[in-house]
Amino acid sequence: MSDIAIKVDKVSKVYRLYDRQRDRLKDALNLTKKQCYREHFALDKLDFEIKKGETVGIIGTNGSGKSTILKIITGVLNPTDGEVTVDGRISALLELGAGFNMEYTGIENVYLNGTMIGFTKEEIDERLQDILDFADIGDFVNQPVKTYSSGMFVRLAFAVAINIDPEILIVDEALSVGDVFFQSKCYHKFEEFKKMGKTILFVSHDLSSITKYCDRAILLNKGHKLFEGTPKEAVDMYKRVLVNQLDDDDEENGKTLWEHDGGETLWRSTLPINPEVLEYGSKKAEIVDFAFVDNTGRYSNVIEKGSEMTVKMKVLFHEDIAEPIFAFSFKNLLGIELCGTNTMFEKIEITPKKAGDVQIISFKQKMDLQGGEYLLSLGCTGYPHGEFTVYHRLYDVCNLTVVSTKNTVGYYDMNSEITVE
Ligand SMILES: Nc1ncnc2c1ncn2[C@@H]1O[C@H](COP(=O)(O)OP(=O)(O)OP(=O)(O)O)[C@@H](O)[C@H]1O
Repeated sequence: MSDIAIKVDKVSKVYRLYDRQRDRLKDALNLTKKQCYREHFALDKLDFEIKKGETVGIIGTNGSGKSTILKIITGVLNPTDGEVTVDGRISALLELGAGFNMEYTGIENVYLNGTMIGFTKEEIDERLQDILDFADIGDFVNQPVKTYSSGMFVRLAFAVAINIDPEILIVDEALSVGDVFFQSKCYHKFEEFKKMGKTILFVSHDLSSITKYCDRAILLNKGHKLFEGTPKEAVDMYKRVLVNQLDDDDEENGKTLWEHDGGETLWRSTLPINPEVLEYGSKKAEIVDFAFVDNTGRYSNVIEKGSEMTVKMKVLFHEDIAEPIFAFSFKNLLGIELCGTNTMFEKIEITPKKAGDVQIISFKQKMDLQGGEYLLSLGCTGYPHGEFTVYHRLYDVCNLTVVSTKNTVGYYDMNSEITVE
């Protein structure tokens, strides 16, 4: 028996894109000899192999083809070209709702899913308690699943997927819907699975989980495999893809927020700008540019935990300001302000500014926040005539991803030195 669980051999998936609905109809009915569509390669001659017992992550930007390849592997979609060979019983957690009947109760859906995979009623009976215990959604199991919240849904779907003895587990992003406790329970299950020598293939935008749980990672970009190797290298490469992509998309990406682009390449073009940024202040001084710089000097909003990083901002003064204060802070996604500082707290002397001056401020520090997503806020303020004044503030202007390969408790890592005597 071979040691390959999944073999993807030159797989392409081509969609036909029609400008007009009637072209689609004509094409479907074979009424036209002219090509009335454009071909869109969701996947283009994709090749990879997953060995039995490996945990492999697939990463890539939106639309890079991650879901498409998982659907082809699980048989939900057919490839246009190429071949997929699977050796082992697959259990898949794809889009929420796939494989569930909304009118059935939770328990009925457990039986529906189990039989679809080939289990007898008795075999499902044996596993039912484990499934219900893992899902832990109480009496809701007797309600139709259409009444479930997305969190409950993913609990039940995951409980079914892992308790039916799969040899290969395929998970597409679904876990991000569950609460953190359930996520951690699922990741524990992943570890158990790994120990049992089962194969796991999962797609996630959570780069920390990829580095923590995967033996290998595959980076997709526009339907191609851009990289395959250690998770750390793949995440590193992904950071570069994000930067380049955002350069391409710059026109749509935030340029309209400020007027002072001046035709030069902006640092912030390396960042995904929050379209709902809260911006206010008199703008007598204006934050015209900003970025994160990682420990290699690269502009990136993906930073490794424990590494040195810099928050950099450029301020243009429209009026004379005697004592400006520059500030930054990070919030978590719940809106809790976690840390930050300003040039006044740090007792940094700033010389008086004249209209037309430009000041660049860099805050350099070690990134010890836990792995996860954070939001950056920036500010330029002051106390002219003793009164607190906001010149320019940008709240939650962009996100920062902290990638971590080590778990600790809470918001940040104290980097405890441990002695055992
Ligand atoms: N039914 C469809 N018709 C036309 N194009 C499609 C269809 N389904 C997917 N695509 C295209 O195929 C490409 C790959 O899509 P896919 O959903 O696999 O990306 P993804 O990497 O999973 O993205 P995301 O991270 O947003 O889920 C995209 O360009 C998408 O627009």
